[in-house]
Amino acid sequence: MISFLDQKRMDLNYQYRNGDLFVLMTNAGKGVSSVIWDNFKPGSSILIVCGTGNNAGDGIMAAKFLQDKFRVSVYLIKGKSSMKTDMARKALRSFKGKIYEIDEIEKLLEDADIVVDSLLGTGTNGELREPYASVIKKINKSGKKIVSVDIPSGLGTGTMVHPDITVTFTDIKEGMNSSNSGKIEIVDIGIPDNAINYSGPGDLVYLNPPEKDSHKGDNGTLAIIGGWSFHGSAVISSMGALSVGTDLVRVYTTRQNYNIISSYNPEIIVREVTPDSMPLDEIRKHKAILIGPGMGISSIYEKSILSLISSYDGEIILDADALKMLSSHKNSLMGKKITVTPHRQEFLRFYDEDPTKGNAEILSRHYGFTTVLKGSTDTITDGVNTILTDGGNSRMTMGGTGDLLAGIISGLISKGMIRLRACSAGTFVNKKAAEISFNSKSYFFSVNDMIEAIPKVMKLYFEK
Ligand SMILES: NC(=O)C1=CN([C@@H]2O[C@H](COP(=O)(O)OP(=O)(O)OC[C@H]3O[C@@H](n4cnc5c(N)ncnc54)[C@H](O)[C@@H]3O)[C@@H](O)[C@H]2O)[C@@H](O)CC1
Ligand SMILES: [K+]
Repeated sequence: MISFLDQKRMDLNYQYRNGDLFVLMTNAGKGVSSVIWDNFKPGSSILIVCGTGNNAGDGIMAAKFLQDKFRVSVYLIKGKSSMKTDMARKALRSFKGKIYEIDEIEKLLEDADIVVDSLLGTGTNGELREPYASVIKKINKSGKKIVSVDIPSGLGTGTMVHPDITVTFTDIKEGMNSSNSGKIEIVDIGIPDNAINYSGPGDLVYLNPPEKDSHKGDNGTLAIIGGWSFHGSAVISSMGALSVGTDLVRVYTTRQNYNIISSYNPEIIVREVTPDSMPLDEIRKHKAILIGPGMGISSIYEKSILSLISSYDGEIILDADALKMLSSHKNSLMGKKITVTPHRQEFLRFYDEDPTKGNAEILSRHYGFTTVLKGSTDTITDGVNTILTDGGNSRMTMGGTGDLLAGIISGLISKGMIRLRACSAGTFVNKKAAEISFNSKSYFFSVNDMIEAIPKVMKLYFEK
């Protein structure tokens, strides 16, 4: 089952790695045409009813492949000039048959034996606007055989096409069943592994932009427990979280490092704690808690961290020293919402197994954690789904890049992204920031350069 957002992710990641979607659109068109060949008499008259996006493009490509054996016409609900995507325009340019625009739908429906519904696909957004709703009602009333492309148009809204057959691509889409979609034919359009199992810009589709009337704190609140031994790590994690748009970041640190962290950046709120007496009520109000950056290890810390975790129901991210400290407490963390971000040695110490993809999957499934095993390729897994993040460069071995990643991921989780998605998007953004920094400073860029690059990466790839 694929959601509309999953499909958008795949499209964007496919384009990022493989170029435009025309090959997939061509395969989609072929898939639709072969289902029609299998189900209907040659010579029948087919009307392809198209919207303005790539769903329309799929329908137009199907029209091309159907022309040999059927009488085919294409109807464009908003006309040629309203085609919204390059791929749909390219499909239209390649079609050399009859095209009708805007007004003539009743007559065309009367003359057709089969209607192909390529009005709206997974790009559908909100309740249907005109003329879509009226045209869909006319199609349903026509009494003709209806074949929907990818999804019945209007699925999930108040008005939808009621097809005899739906030809859907890759996998069934969320909300489809045989009572609303007719017979469902799944067609493999050849989406490669790199668009499904690797992260990319598409992983940011799961991040919502701030609502217009949202208030301070609605877009992420993060508590960072750390900087007790190394102030810099807590600062870098804070900057990672702030640079992906987290509303509030509070660092809970010791008296000794309070002033240093406070003076670094006025956007970081700093609270002074003693490790054995933390203001648990205040800390628990945050949507997520990142524990570990620059924290240090001691048995005094261990007790207070365990009591914080056991009394908190929100999202917890464990990095660095927290992983070392809690390796013998994994069973007591089960049932909590835990993300762990170890590098190879930390993985070995925390899970007591070799740092491999297979072990990350097995152990994440066993404990119910989401794991980011960091490396030249990061492995992100919740034990059910696994995503790999490649890219970046070897300058990322410098100190601080892990703190930065933990901050980015924690920020995204605190903003409401689900763990696996926050981790795949976060690892992509972190590596991309390193690539941009490398382009300007070669092997001599710093973590500060990456911090500066993160908002640029977010702006470049965040599509809403
Ligand atoms: N990865 C894949 O599986 C592929 C998917 N493709 C097709 O691409 C489709 C998605 O294409 P797009 O993202 O271009 O989107 P759609 O083709 O679903 O249409 C989006 C357009 O419809 C309009 N629209 C959206 N919501 C509306 C509403 N409520 N009322 C009126 N108009 C509305 C908007 O103007 C928008 O431009 C898929 O369903 C599939 O058919 C293929 O072309 C290629 C590969
Ligand atoms: K459709």
